[in-house]
Amino acid sequence: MPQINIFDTTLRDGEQSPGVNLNQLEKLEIAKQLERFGVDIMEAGFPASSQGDFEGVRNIARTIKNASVTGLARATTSDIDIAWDALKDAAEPRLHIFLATSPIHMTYKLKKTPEEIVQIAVNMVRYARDKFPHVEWSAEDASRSDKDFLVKIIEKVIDAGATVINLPDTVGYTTPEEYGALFRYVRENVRNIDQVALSAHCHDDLGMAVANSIAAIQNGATQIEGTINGIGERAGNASLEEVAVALNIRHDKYPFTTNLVLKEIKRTSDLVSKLTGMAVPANKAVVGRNAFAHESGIHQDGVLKNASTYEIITPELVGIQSNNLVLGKHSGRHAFKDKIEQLGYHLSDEKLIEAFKAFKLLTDRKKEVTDDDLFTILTDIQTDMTNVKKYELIAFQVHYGSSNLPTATVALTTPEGQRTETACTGQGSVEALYNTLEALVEEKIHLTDFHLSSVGRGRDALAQVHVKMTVNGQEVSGRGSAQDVLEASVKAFLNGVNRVFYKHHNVQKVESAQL
Ligand SMILES: CC(=O)SCCNC(=O)CCNC(=O)[C@H](O)C(C)(C)COP(=O)(O)OP(=O)(O)OC[C@H]1O[C@@H](n2cnc3c(N)ncnc32)[C@H](O)[C@@H]1OP(=O)(O)O
Ligand SMILES: CC(C)C(=O)C(=O)O
Ligand SMILES: [Mg+2]
Repeated sequence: MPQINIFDTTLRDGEQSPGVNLNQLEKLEIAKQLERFGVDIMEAGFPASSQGDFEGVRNIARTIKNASVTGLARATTSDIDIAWDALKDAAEPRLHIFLATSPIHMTYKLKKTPEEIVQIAVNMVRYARDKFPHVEWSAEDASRSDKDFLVKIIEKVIDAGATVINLPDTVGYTTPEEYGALFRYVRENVRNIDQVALSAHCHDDLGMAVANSIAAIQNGATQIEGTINGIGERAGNASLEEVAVALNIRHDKYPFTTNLVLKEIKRTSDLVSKLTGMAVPANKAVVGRNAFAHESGIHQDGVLKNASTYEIITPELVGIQSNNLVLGKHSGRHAFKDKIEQLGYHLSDEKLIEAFKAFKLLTDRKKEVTDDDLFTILTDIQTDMTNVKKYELIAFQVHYGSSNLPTATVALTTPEGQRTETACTGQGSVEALYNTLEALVEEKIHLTDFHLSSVGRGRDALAQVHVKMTVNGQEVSGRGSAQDVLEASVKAFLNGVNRVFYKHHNVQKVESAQL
């Protein structure tokens, strides 16, 4: 069966989702999980767009060995040079250059004639091929471009050395029939198309990103681009887990394989959701909480008699275990280490001790510790901003009663190591806490979003809080989990504030390394 290459852009297009702001530790955790998931190529960022993106891409390029790592660049020599600096240490460095080809984009955004666009594309691909063994060229807004212009520019770009041609539906405008026809047209009319991989990149503005990706595969695409949970610019990108499972379940209609390890889907989806703060809707295909739940009597009756009556995908296929009860109060270090390795985590000795302590604390407070709980503890520890001077919580207390004004007292250590404490009131417990925290930290904070969810089910489930805020004018997100809702709220607030110190710490590290 022909193989489809999977190009994941969760860390680039996915990170373009409004409000998503991953730090380097979080990007690296996602990259390692994408490697376990088996993606062929991962787009780690847009190195020229910021120092943080540059660092993130470089870290990932130096760490990931079993996937090709790529970064995005505009069609300029400076973007390409910066991308090369970030990617040159990768096991298989790859560049992704984009340049728009639609009349709308060429005229209004780029202010260039079609002839100038051809010349720039050719020159930049040639320039990039002097450095990179693999260069993907994307005709941005291909689905609204003139087909014959596309044929002309693609032929020249391939002659200039492009190894992959991508035809994005940048604004999610196309339909499966149209997009399929575009791929067929390019396959049939571009003289040298067989020398390159042909890629599809779909957005979900009209809810057709996955259907369009499949139509592209049926008409000659050999690579699909998308993101985990379908996150991305505006309505998002094609959801890779949906494409992968559709190909698997309907292999009768779509006889194609991928290198994806389907049982890593749930874990990858959970990680991306937790670290980005973008909750997966309960009814989302493949990974939503209700995707395998059977509610109505007739369905339940059918499933009990034979699961295939109403279940076309098994939970096990995508890595959802029906009984994920794990270790308990009396489990020891060896069993714990064994379990977390099964979950795919490889912790340093120091982090292992920290994780074991957190696990033991949890077993004192929670009857049953599940894989979901362990995943939460381990992800928090792996992405903890250690070695950075930051605010640390010493203790807090909240007085709440339905007829009293809620009051919170908080004690913190400042980044300079001083103890500070105060008390404030608010309309509710969380507001009282956040007013107190705002009074304690020197930074100017403006909270813009607060989201509370539970990890798994049950009255003793862990609480998870995601916040969005500006800290001295910089937009950041924060997250915290704990068994108590208020503790998780405090952790999320401090996690958001401390991101600014983490960013500053990394910029200083880069500057001193460059001296
Ligand atoms: C479809 C996509 O997803 S494209 C990727 C989108 N991702 C991003 O934009 C990442 C975040 N972006 C950024 O941080 C910033 O926009 C930067 C750092 C990349 C550029 O910032 P600035 O230099 O301030 O430029 P700004 O964003 O205002 O404008 C973009 C410029 O790039 C030009 N440009 C856009 N696409 C391309 C391209 N493919 N090749 C060359 N130039 C391009 C625009 O025409 C504009 O140029 P102009 O200033 O001559 O008019
Ligand atoms: C950079 C390109 C490939 C893109 O994201 C798009 O066109 O949607
Ligand atoms: Mg895109």
